[in-house]
Amino acid sequence: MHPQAFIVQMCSTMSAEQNFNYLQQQLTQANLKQPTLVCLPETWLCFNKDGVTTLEQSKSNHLWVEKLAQLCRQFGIWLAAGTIALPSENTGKYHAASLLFNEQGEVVAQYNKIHLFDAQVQDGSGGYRESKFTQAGSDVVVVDSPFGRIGLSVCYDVRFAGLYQQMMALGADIILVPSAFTTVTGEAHWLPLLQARAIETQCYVLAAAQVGQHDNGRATYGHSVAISPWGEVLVNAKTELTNIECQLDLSELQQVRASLPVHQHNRFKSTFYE
Ligand SMILES: O=C(O)CNC(=O)[C@H](CS)NC(=O)CCC(=O)C(=O)O
Repeated sequence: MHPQAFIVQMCSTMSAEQNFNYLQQQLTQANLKQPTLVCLPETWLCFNKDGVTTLEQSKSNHLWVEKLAQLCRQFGIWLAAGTIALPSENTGKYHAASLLFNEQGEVVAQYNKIHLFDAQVQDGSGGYRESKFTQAGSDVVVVDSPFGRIGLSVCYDVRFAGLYQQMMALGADIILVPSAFTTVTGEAHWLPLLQARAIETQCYVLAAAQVGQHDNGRATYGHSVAISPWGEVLVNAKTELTNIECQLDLSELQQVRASLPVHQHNRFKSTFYE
């Protein structure tokens, strides 16, 4: 048995309690085998209307982090907890923080979303200005796990190939892209971007997404996917409120890399190390 990924597609509400309970329910029903890497979407814990509320909540979200640690121990899972708002030191803002927990409930990595979505998308939203309350992260984060080496990213990051080239240079095997994509940009760009990242880096790409009409007034694209290092969409949750699973086979990764050695052929590689 290969290790597996369990990707939870969610339609998060403005209630953290409700969203946490939903997650707990999904894990209880799933009867997961070990080792499993559970992946959650961006803003899964609380999908608010305004940044002021999120900023206020960020001050006490460490309490949810403790509850998540408990879940990891209870179910024996690794958990890539999408994003949670956590305080940013001395900036008056919060980080869109992506935490990775091991099965002991220890936080083994924190990645803070680097690229912020300040964009005028014609989706009736009136536009997005994520940087108003979110402090951009600055560090690329890659961490070892029983599943392979995991590179962390979030949503809008997927448009910036340079980030993934850095992960590749740092030896990533699995790339995570928890998201809350808009429906308009999702239809046009979501799958091609994710597939391109998988093909270029020859990594598994696991993207847990928000889906549907949310009580904060937003609509999101869904289509959580697992993509192979060959770029094949292995499983796609489309617009269902459902979970998807896939096996993570590192020998597949080696085979793709041996047959098409772009890692060795990359003449820009040194740029990313220096
Ligand atoms: O603000 C929140 O509460 C949660 N965060 C999000 O929904 C973020 C920032 S607004 N969404 C994206 O990055 C969408 C990117 C996207 O759709 C694209 O790149 O096309």
